[in-house]
Amino acid sequence: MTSPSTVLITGASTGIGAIYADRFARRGHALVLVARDKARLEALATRLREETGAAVDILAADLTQPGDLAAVEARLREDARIETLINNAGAALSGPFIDQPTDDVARLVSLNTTALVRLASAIAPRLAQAGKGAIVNIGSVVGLAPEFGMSVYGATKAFVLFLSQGLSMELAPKGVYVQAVLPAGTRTEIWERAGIDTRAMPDLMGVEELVDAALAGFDRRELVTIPPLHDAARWETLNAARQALIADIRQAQVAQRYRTAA
Ligand SMILES: NC(=O)C1=CN([C@@H]2O[C@H](COP(=O)(O)OP(=O)(O)OC[C@H]3O[C@@H](n4cnc5c(N)ncnc54)[C@H](OP(=O)(O)O)[C@@H]3O)[C@@H](O)[C@H]2O)C=CC1
Ligand SMILES: N[C@@H](C=O)C(=O)O
Repeated sequence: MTSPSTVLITGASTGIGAIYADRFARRGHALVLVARDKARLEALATRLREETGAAVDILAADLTQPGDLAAVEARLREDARIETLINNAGAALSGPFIDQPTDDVARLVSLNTTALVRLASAIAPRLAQAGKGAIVNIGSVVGLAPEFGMSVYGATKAFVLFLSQGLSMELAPKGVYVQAVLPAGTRTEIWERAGIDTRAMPDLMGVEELVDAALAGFDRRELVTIPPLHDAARWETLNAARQALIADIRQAQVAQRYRTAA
């Protein structure tokens, strides 16, 4: 009997990533946990080893630092036991764009998009070669709607969704499953870290409920999993409208509404 594959989870020291670690450990997987806070990673690893018997390795890394990111990429390229990547690490940025320091904007983009795509790029060729494996990218419903007023954060999450859809088209035929998970407001530290007061917000989803729902989509091999969306037809309608728009693009002809010449 083959030993269970290993799951590498970024942003595993708390929040959504820590629950993913708990759930995959209880499913019998070995884990590699990645985040900056080594003490929290070690505490989680110790608990999971004791509670589940899982083999848990930790890899402290700041994914906005090239050297640290390269170390995680190397682990993904070289450790053939890793068959699932949970691309979860991320942060939010509050306030209006003109008030956000440029360095903060760049750091958020670096974590939420550059690190995520580099890690996917590191593991995807090996998974495609093996003809199996999974890449789970954690997006957000905020990436669907500028109306949330989080332009940069939402743009990074739109990137995550688009990347996941594109990678799924490329990798599913090679046996590699790609999932985009789009939570809405979920009760984690992200809010406090971003300086957002949740007391005035509508109730948030519990983080365990979120991850268990995301795993229900994972088990069904769903491409886009939106745990807070109660009418799945809404997503199907949006997708169909997007595809219809593309079908209506006739790139060689200027649309009548833009024709200025008599
Ligand atoms: N909570 C919510 O409402 C929603 C969250 N999401 C997404 O879910 C994902 C997880 O967020 P959530 O659990 O809520 O947030 P948390 O802030 O609770 O956890 C974020 C995790 O990412 C890690 N992390 C943060 N910065 C870095 C970094 N520079 N390098 C490495 N790891 C880092 C943190 O660990 P450490 O500090 O130890 O490095 C922590 O483990 C994110 O991508 C987020 O955008 C999407 C929709 C809704
Ligand atoms: N992380 C939340 C916003 O800050 C979200 O994606 O809903």
